[in-house]
Amino acid sequence: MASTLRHGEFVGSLDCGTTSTRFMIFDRYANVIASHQIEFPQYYPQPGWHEHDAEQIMESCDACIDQACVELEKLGWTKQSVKVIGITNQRETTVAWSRKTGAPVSRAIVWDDIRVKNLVTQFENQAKTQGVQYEGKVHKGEDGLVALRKLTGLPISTYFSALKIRWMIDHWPDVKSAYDADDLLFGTVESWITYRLSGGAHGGVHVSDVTNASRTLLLNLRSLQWDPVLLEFFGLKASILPKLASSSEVYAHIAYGALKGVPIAGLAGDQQAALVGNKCLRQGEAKCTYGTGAFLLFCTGEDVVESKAGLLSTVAYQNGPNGKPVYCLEGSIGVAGSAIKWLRDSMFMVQSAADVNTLAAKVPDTGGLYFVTAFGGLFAPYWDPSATGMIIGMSSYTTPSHVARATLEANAFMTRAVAEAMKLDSGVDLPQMKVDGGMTNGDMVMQVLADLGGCEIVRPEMRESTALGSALLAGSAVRLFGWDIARPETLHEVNTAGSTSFKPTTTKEYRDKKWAGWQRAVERCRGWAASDD
Ligand SMILES: Nc1ncnc2c1ncn2[C@@H]1O[C@H](COP(=O)(O)OP(=O)(O)O)[C@@H](O)[C@H]1O
Ligand SMILES: O=P(O)(O)OC[C@H](O)CO
Repeated sequence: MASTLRHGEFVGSLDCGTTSTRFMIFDRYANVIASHQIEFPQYYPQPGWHEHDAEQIMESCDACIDQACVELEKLGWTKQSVKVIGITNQRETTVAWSRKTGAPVSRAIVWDDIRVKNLVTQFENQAKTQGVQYEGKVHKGEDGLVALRKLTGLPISTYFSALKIRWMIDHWPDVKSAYDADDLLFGTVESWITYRLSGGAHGGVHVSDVTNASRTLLLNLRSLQWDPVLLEFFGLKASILPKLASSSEVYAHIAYGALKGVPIAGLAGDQQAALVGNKCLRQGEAKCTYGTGAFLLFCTGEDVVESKAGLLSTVAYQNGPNGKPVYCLEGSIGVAGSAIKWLRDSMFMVQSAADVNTLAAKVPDTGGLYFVTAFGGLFAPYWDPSATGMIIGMSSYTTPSHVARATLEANAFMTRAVAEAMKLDSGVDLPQMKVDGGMTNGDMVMQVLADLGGCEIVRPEMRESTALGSALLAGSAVRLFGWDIARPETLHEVNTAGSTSFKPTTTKEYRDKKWAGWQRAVERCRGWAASDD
C-alpha cells in the first residue's frame, strides 16, 4: 500500500542535559513539530560525587530519536523529512570508553562532581613551583596560574574535564589499563554520542567541537588546538583525545535506527547552543539559562576578553572549519534547578519542581533566612571548592515556605554576583536579561530574579533555546532553509513568538540591604570543607 505520509523539511536536535535527554524536530520557523524526552538515572555514590552511566545516556538518545520519529509519522510526516541533526550537551562531563569495543570503561564523572578537590590544590602548586610555559617563557608563582588562565580562559577547578580524566586514570584500574594499552578514548558527552551514533567501534567518528573542548583545560583558546603544554602539565597522552571540529559542519552520518543516513552537522555545549538559540550572535548580546545549573553568557565577538572578576573566557561558537571563532564571557553558577530538585527529592518539601513557586509565595519574605546553595563549592565568580551549602538565619519562626523562598533568592543572588562581575569585565550593565531553561517555567522564580537583581527579566514563549541553537548550527552547516548563522538576517523567520517580561517591584535600598546580607552569608560558608573531608 502506498504511503500516505507527506514529505517535508525539518531539522532535528538532540539535547542531552544533566538530568534528561530530549530530541526535538523543528520546522523553519522553530515550531516544535514532534519531540520526546526521557530522564536518565543520576548516581551519587559518595558526598560530592555525581556519576552517569554513559550507556544509559546513549539508550535515552536512541529512544528519544525513535519515539520522536514515531510521533512525526503519527502527525502525517515521513521520517525522511528530518534532513539533518545537531547535538548539544551538558558540558565537561567526562566519558571514558574503549577504542576496541566502543563500550564505556567506567561511569562518567559529571561536571558538578567535586571528588577532584584535592587535585585543584595539587595542580595549583605545580603551576606555581614548576611553572607554566607561555609565549616562550616559563612563568612561576602566581604568574604560573595567570599563564594557565591565559592559555585556557579557565581557572583550575573541579569543574573542568582534565582533572576528571586524571582522577579516572589514577583511581579506576580499568581506565588505567585501557590508557596504558592505548585503548582509551576520552570525550565529553557530544563526543560520546556522535561516536556511537556514527557506528561506535565499527567506524564511529571520534570528534569534539571547540565549544566543548574549551571546557577541558586542554584546549588553547586562541589556536583552538589541543595544547602540548597543557597535556604535559596534566600528564595526559594526546592519543585519547578526539579530533577537533567547528560547531557547524558535517561530522558524520547516523549509522542506524530511524534516522539512519542523516548527517550530524551541529555540535555545541548546551550553554553556547542556548546563546545561538537566543540569536545572541554578536558582541554585547547576553542570555542566562536556568537548568540544573545557571549560566550567564555574554558574547564578546572575535575578541577573547580576559576576565579580572572571576568569569570564564570561552568559545561561543565557530561557524564552519574556516569560520573565525566567536568568544564569550561566562558566569557559571553550579546550582540552580538542582537546589529545587533537592527540596523535592531529598527534603520532600514539595511534590513537583513547580510547587516550589506556590510554597515560596506563601510568605512575603524569607524572615531573615539565607540559603547559600554551594553544594559543590562555589563556582563563578568565587571559585571556592572549600565552600559548602549553608542555611543561616534560622529561628523557631522558620517554615518550609521560608526555605523555599530562600532557595529562589539564592538563585537571584548568584545571578547578581555574576552580572556584577560581567559589568566589571565588559563595562556593560545589563538593564534587561533574556532567560530560558526548565527553571524559568516558574513565575515566582522569575519575579524573585527581577526583584533582587533590579533588572527586567525577559522570558521567551519558546524556551527550548538550547535545542533550537543546535538545530540552527546543524541547519546552517547545510544551508537548510537558507540559514547561515554568519548572517543573522537569514534567521529572521525563526522563533518570532512573543515573550513575557518581569519587572522589579522593589526599591534599590531594599535590594542593596538583601545583597549585603547575602555577601555576609557567603563569607560564613567559605572554607568550611577541610581538605580531608
Ligand atoms: N516550574 C518550575 N519552577 C522552578 N524550577 C523548575 C520548574 N520546572 C523545572 N524546574 C527545574 O528545572 C530543572 C530542569 O531544567 P532543564 O533545563 O531541563 O535542566 P537540564 O538541562 O540541566 O537537565 C530542574 O532542576 C527543575 O528543578
Ligand atoms: O544541564 P544544564 O543545562 O544545567 O547544563 C550543564 C552545563 O553545561 C555544565 O557546564
